[in-house]
Amino acid sequence: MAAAIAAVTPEKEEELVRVQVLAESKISKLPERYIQPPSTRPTPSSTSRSPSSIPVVDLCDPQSDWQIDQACLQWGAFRIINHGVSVDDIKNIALGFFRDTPLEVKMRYKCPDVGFASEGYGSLMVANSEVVSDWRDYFDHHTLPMSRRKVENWPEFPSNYRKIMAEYSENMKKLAQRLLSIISKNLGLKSSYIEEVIGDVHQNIVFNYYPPCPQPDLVLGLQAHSDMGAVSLLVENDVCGLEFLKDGEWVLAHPLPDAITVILADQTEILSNGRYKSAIHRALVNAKLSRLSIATFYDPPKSTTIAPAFELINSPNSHPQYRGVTYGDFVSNWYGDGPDGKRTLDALRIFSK
Ligand SMILES: O=C(O)CCC(=O)C(=O)O
Ligand SMILES: [Fe+2]
Repeated sequence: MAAAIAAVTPEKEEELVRVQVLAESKISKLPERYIQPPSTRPTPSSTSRSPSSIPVVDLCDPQSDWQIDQACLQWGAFRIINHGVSVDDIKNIALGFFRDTPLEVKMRYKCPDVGFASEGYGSLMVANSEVVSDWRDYFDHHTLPMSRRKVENWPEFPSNYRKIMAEYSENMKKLAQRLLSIISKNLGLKSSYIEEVIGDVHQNIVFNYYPPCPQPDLVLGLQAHSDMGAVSLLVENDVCGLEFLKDGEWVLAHPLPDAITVILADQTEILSNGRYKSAIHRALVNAKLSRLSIATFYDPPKSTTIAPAFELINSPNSHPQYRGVTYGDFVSNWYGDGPDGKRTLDALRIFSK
């Protein structure tokens, strides 16, 4: 590993460097490309806030559907407990990949530094040199539909890595569908509405690894964004870092062991005709501890067109608030210049006169 670190200094090769390698090289001053402008740096209030108020919903509670509606209205995000999915194995293989696997083995799974959402081990969310880089490495797995799944692109150690991924993919698909059915009903739609519109789900499972950073106040682990698809389900280790933008303020969501964070994404905002808003969130990093999160995205195929549900715009008082969009176009636009708030979604808004 040390040899790789020594080879990292020239400008061109720095493009390819993984953040973990930089962190382990014990640099005291960060390369310019990671430094956020003052307006987007972590704010002191966000790091000193007392325990989060992001709603926690117990899925065994008879009131849980109503609580989910309230959370979707007020936050666009919530945590669920008693969800029935075991998250220990997936956290272990994710940590094992970043922490215990030699760099040269990790680099066998390296994804291209250009293009977007390609499968494998990478660092850049947006391959646009104007966008400040995140202090994050990731491993993106293309898990569904089965036609996209190429298990040979996934690590083979430990020997049950691929089996754990496959089981987790199935469990998270079912959990997302259960939540989307509650969300559909809460919107006054038939319970299968969102699942049917999305169709053949494109599921990606991304391990996010945020190594310790010598100047955590200057960087973001993941820049502010809303997720693009229908819904995202997030699992974390016990290191703080996830923040949500609520009423103009960043609110830190303290990790809750075994809970899963549900984040409404942009296509649900469009389908709901803006009744529910996708949640803007970001990740902070830590001076001493590594943070891990595992994001499971429930997205439509690129060819699917998403528009406000007809039932929600079919009355004299309810006009469509968004133009319809082909998901593939939405994704290309999003990756072009980076998230920049909700730039891509905002471009679809219809302003009534
Ligand atoms: O690491 C986190 O807490 C956030 C991850 C996230 O937002 C994402 O992967 O889209
Ligand atoms: Fe996200």
